[in-house]
Amino acid sequence: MSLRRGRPLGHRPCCGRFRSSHGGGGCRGVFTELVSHDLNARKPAVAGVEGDVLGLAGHLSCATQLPAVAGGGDGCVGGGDASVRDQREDAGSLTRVSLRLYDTATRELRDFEPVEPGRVGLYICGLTTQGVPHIGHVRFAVAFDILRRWLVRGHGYDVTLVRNVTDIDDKILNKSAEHDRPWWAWSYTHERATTQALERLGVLPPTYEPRATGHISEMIELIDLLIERGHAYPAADDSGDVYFDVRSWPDYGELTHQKLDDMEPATDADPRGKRDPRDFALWKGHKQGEPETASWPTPYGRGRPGWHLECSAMARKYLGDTFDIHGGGVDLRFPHHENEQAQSRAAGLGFARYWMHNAWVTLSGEKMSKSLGNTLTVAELTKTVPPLVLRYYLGAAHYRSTIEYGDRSLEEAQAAVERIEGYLQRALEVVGESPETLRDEAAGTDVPQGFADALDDDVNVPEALAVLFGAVREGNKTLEQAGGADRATVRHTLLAVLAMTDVLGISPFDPIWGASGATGASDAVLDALVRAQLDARAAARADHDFATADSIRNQLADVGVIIEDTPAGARWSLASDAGTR
Ligand SMILES: Nc1ncnc2c1ncn2[C@@H]1O[C@H](COP(=O)(O)OP(=O)(O)OP(=O)(O)O)[C@@H](O)[C@H]1O
Ligand SMILES: [Zn+2]
Repeated sequence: MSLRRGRPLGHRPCCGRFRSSHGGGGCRGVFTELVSHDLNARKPAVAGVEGDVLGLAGHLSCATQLPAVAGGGDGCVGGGDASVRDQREDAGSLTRVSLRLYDTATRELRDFEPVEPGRVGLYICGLTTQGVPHIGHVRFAVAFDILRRWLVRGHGYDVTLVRNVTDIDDKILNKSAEHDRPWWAWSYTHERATTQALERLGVLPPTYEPRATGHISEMIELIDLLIERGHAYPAADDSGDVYFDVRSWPDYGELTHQKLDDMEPATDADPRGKRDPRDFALWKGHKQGEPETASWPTPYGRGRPGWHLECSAMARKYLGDTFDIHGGGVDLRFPHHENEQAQSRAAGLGFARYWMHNAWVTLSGEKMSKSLGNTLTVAELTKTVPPLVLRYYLGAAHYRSTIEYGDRSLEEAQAAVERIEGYLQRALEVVGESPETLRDEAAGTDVPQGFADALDDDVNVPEALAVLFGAVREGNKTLEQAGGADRATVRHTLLAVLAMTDVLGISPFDPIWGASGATGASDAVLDALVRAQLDARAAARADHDFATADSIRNQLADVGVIIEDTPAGARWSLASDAGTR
C-alpha cells in the first residue's frame, strides 16, 4: 500500500461500503436531557481560563445529539460535514481525511500525526485512590477507551496507553487517618474498586498502570534536572519542599493561554518558603503527624511526590521525552496539566504534542463530586443498570459535551442497547451462526465509511452512532422482507454492525459483559432455561392444552420475560424491570 497524504503509516483505509446508504439524513430523536453545552466549569484557581475551553461553541452543531433509538437514527452528518468531506486521491476511489483531534492547547482541530509513524503514545491521568469511583470519575476512561480502540482498529496504530494511579496525596492521608487505616491499605482498596469499575464498563486495561509511589527515583531525577537548569529550588524554610519557579519559565501559562501576571495565587497557596506564591510544589517535605511510611528519602530531605510531578515523571518513563496525546478531565487543565507541561518542558522535554480533555458528568447542573455529595457510584448503579447500558450512556455523548445525569436518559440508553441487541439476535437467527463464530470475522470487517469519518472527526461518537443505527434500521428492513431475507445480505450488515459495536466497546456479545453479569455466560444459561419453557408451551399448544400454554406464558411474564410469537417461532426478551419485580 502506498502512503497517502495525511495518513499515518499503518493506517488501514476502510472499504467504503455503506457510504451512501447510511451517511445522510437529518438529525432526529435528540437526547436533549442527556447532553448540554453547559460546561459549568469549576472556577480555576487563577483568573483567565474560563470560557469555551473545550472548543464546543460553533463546532458540535450536531455532535451532541444522539440518534433516535426507537426509530433508528437517520444519520447526523450535517453539523460536522466540513471535516468528513472526502478527499479524492486515487482516481475513482474515495478515501477519508485523516484523523483530526481537537487540541485544547491550540484550541483547534488538528490533523493527527504521531511522533513515530505507526505508533501512538497516550497518557491519561488516572484516579487518586481516595474513594470508590462515581460515574463522573470513570467518564474519562470510557472516552479515551473509544479513542484508543479507534486508533488501533481504524488506523492500525500500535498504541501504548499509560493511565497512572495517584496512590499518595493529601486526601488519601486524611481519609485513611479518619478511618484508622494505613494510607497504603486505603489506597489499594480503592485502586481495586477503580479497576473493577472500569473492567465492569468494558474499559480495556492500559498498557501500563504506574503508581506514583513506584516512581520516586524518576521524580527525583526530574527535580535534579530542573534545579540544575534553574527552574526549581528547595524551599527557603526547612520544610523539605521543592518548588517549581514559575517566573523562571517564560512559557508558564502557555497551555491554558494565561499570562503569569494575570494569575492570582490560589487561595489555599502556602507562601512559606516560596520565592513567589504562585510557585508550585514538585516535592512535599514530610510533615509532623504524617506517617513515616508516607515519605521517601531524597537529597532534599524526606518527603513525598507533588501531584503534578508524578505524571511528568511517569509519562517520560513509559512514553519517552516527547509523546503524542495527553488526556484527562477538563478540570485537570489548570493547574495540573499546565504545571505538568511547564516542568517537563523546562526540563528540556518535548512532552505531549496534543492535549485532549473530556467534559463533566453533572447532576442538576453541578459537577458530580464527592465533596458536593451528589455522586452515584459505578458499583451501586450497576446493581440495577446493566454495565453495558452504563458504558453506552457514558460513551454515547461527544466527549467534549457535558452529560447531565437523568433517569430518562439512562432509559434511552437502555432502549438503544436493546435495539442493537434485538437486531443482532434476529440477524444471527437468520444466518444461523453464533456470535462466537463471527467474532474473528467481525474483528477483520471494515466499518462503514460514514462511521469511520465520524470517528476521524474528533471521535464524534454521536455521529458514528447515527451510522450504526442507520445500519440497524436497514438490517431490520431486510429481515422483514416478504419471502425471507437474503442470507448473504443479512450477514453483510450483521458483520458491519458487530464491527461498529466492537469499536465503540458496546458489543452485546463481548464476553466482558458475561463476566460482569450483564450478558454472556449467564444469558446463555437463562436462554436455555427460557427456551425449555417455550418448548413446553409449544408442545402444550400443539396438544390444544391452552390452559397449560397460558400458564407457562404467565409464569414467564411474572418474572419479566416477554414472549413474542413470530412465524419463525416464539422469541423472548426481558422487560426493562425484570429482576426487580
Ligand atoms: N463529575 C465528573 N465528571 C467528569 N469527570 C470527573 C468528574 N469528577 C471527577 N472527574 C475526573 O475524574 C478524574 C479523577 O479525579 P480526582 O480523583 O481528582 O477526583 P475529584 O475531581 O477530586 O472528584 P471529587 O470531586 O468527586 O472528589 C479527573 O480526571 C477528573 O477530571
Ligand atoms: Zn496527571
